[in-house]
Amino acid sequence: MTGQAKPGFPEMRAARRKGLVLFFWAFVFSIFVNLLMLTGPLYMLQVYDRVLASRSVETLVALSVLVLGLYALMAVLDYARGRVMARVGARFQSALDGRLFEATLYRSSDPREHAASGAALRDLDSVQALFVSPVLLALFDMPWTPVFIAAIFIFHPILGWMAVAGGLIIVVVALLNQYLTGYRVRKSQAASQQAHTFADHARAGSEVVLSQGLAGNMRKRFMRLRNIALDQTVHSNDWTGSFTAFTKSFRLLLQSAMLGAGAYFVIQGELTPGSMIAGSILLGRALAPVEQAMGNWPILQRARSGWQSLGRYLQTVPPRPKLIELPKPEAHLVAKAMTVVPPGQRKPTLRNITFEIKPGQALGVIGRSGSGKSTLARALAGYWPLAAGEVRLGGATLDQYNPDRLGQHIGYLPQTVSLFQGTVAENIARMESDPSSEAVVKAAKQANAHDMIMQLPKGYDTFLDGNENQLSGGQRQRIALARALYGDPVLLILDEPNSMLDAEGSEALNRTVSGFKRSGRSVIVMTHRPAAIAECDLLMVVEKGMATAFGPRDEVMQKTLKNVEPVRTSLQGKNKVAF
Ligand SMILES: Nc1ncnc2c1ncn2[C@@H]1O[C@H](COP(=O)(O)OP(=O)(O)OP(=O)(O)O)[C@@H](O)[C@H]1O
Repeated sequence: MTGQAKPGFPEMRAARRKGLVLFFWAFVFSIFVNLLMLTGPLYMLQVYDRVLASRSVETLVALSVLVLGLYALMAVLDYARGRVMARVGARFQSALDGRLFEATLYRSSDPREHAASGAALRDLDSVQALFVSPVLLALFDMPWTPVFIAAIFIFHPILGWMAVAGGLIIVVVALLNQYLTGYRVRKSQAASQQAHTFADHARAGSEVVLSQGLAGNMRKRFMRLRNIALDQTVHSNDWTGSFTAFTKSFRLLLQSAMLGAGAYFVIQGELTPGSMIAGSILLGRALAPVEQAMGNWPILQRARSGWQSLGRYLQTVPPRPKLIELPKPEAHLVAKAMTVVPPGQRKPTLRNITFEIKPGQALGVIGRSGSGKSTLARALAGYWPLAAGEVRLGGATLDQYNPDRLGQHIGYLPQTVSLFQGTVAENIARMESDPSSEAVVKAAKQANAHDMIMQLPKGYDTFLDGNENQLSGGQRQRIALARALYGDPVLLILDEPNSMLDAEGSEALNRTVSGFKRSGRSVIVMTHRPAAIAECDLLMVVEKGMATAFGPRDEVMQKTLKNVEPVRTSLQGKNKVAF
């Protein structure tokens, strides 16, 4: 985590500071690498002006051995600074990885945010990629460009001015490149992001895509998005490629021009041959970082736009504050004037709901499709925030609990079950990596899932690969129920818990609910099926997001149901009628 830094850019800067010491060393190594760059020109100078003049083989050998050593040292330092920068990048990324993952999780409660979350993870990668790319090292080398040019001035002012003019032309070309390609890179990124999201959705819905003949149309739509991205990438690469080719040839031309001009000054007696060659090499060294930075410009652009959007993204999801650990609460739930607006929406889908459940009680919530039952379940489980009102469990409001701890106190079985990559045991144990076998089996037995799990190829150690078709709907629902029961929660929220269960599973569920009540804990069941409320003492009827009745189950049924008699008989477990 990134300490106390404010969300967004400050915490990203704090993450960057984690690599500051390493950054410093990379800078120091760069100073020596650049000083050692002078080895070549100085060698030339000595060979041409001293060795050739004196015809001394000993001097040549001594100089050559020295140069060999200096080049070896330069190679080691250059390698070292590359390694150091890779670690700067790794520190930056690992400082933000966990925080960003958590932020994407919190934002994913609004389905429209899925694409933004995927993009944020890629943005972090693109910033990290900058650290390992040669661009930053080239930027470290750039301050030496004027030093090398100054050295050329010492040889001859006209050669110096030639270098300055050449350098300026290369810089102007680099800026032009940035101006012409920046917009295309951004457009290509946005289109490729859209294509990724589209492909994710298509894969998730592959059952429908493949069985209902959508594949061809989906493919066309995907290709359209990809082609926009490709088009922009090809265009920006064309621009960058042409600028890179121009810069490279221009630099070679400039070096030859320097040599030509140098030869002229040698003839005029204003320059030694050694200085002529050394000047040309120095020019190459001076302009190499500019050329390298330009060749890798798209990396810098992606990192820059990644940094901006990542900062804005993190700003919207501040890190969760550290909260005092509250003790395990009593199973006493009080909801006062609860109003819930789904994330990303404006209109409440649940309004002014007030009720109370005491330890040992079970509440059934019934209502038509779309009346707000699942909304109530999500808000009570702490997944969707309240827009108004409050919910207290054991005297404390839900947001006073640390979210992970609250999850341990509340067992929640959502209507749509999600299981994750891991073993059945890990899934039941809420993805703990070394769960207690005893607790896992206990939860599975309570959920009437134990025997079913023993039938799986490797029992509790069967690996679920995230493929929804690996288990049947009923098997998934039972494993998810075991997960809800894991760790002895005090409150159980079950949204349509027997929608996939057979009669036997449904009866077992009622036994679980009754055992829960006996141990002084409470249960809330959202359902369409009378069998699911057989153990409920209280009943709430929800219509268009409002509670139209609440009280003892039989009283409420008597008052509100038209088909009260058939419902009463189906309470015994036969799913004959719906409410
Ligand atoms: N993620 C969401 N974003 C926006 N609106 C939503 C979202 N989920 C549900 N709604 C809306 O909230 C209202 C209540 O939906 P909810 O799922 O709570 O009903 P329900 O009673 O559980 O229905 P069902 O019995 O069909 O499961 C509906 O009008 C629905 O369109």
